[in-house]
Amino acid sequence: MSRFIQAVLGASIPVIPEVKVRAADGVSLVGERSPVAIAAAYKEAGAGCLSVVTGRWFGGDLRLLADITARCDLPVLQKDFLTREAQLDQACELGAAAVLLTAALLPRRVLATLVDKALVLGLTPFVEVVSEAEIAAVPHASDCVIAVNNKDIQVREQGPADLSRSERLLPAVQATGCRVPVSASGIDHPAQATRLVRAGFAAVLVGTGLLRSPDPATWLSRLSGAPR
Ligand SMILES: O=P(O)(O)OC[C@@H](O)[C@@H](O)c1c[nH]c2ccccc12
Repeated sequence: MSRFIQAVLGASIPVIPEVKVRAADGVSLVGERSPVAIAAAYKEAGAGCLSVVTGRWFGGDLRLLADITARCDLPVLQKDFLTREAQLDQACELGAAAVLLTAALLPRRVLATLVDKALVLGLTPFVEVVSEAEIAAVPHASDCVIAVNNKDIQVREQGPADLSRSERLLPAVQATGCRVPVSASGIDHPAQATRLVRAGFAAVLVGTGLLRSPDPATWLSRLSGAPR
């Protein structure tokens, strides 16, 4: 089992917290805080791994990834719209443990090539999906994280989240043999996260909800008892 999958399944809290500099609408999510300090606080609160957004829409870049992997020893998922094999080599060099592959952006053959390449490099493919057809196109599903995105990337994540999409698609994700179904985006309250974990998700990926919370450690602790 990969280091990233082990970290998700073994963490004391079923949350992958995300460091994202700003929301898709341009509003800062980190304010005066240092992203490295935010990552350290998530570790302290029990996170087993992290997501780091390097996409420019969200104020990120590769330096942010390098800074966090150099100063925090949790396995890190690089979130960006990766489309080329060279970007996976770069993710590896910068210390990522997993890479986002967005099914909606990648023709089936390209997705298969990138999943293969990631696995060869020892990176865990974190494949984001929004439909049953996309789930069916994920190769080597048992070695991947499959994440249902509750928002739509076509509108740059600016539309409302539909958490019922996660619940509706979970059986199809489980049927692939994937051991790590994740629900991502638009999870703003611990009660929503608990509900998704109770429904059968191995973890939820939370960016904005935690970054905007005045007390992220308490947000996370309200979930630590959620049975998986
Ligand atoms: O901030 P939220 O609503 O909790 O969402 C986190 C994450 O899912 C979102 O940032 C995201 C989903 N897909 C992406 C692709 C690239 C960058 C970022 C993302």
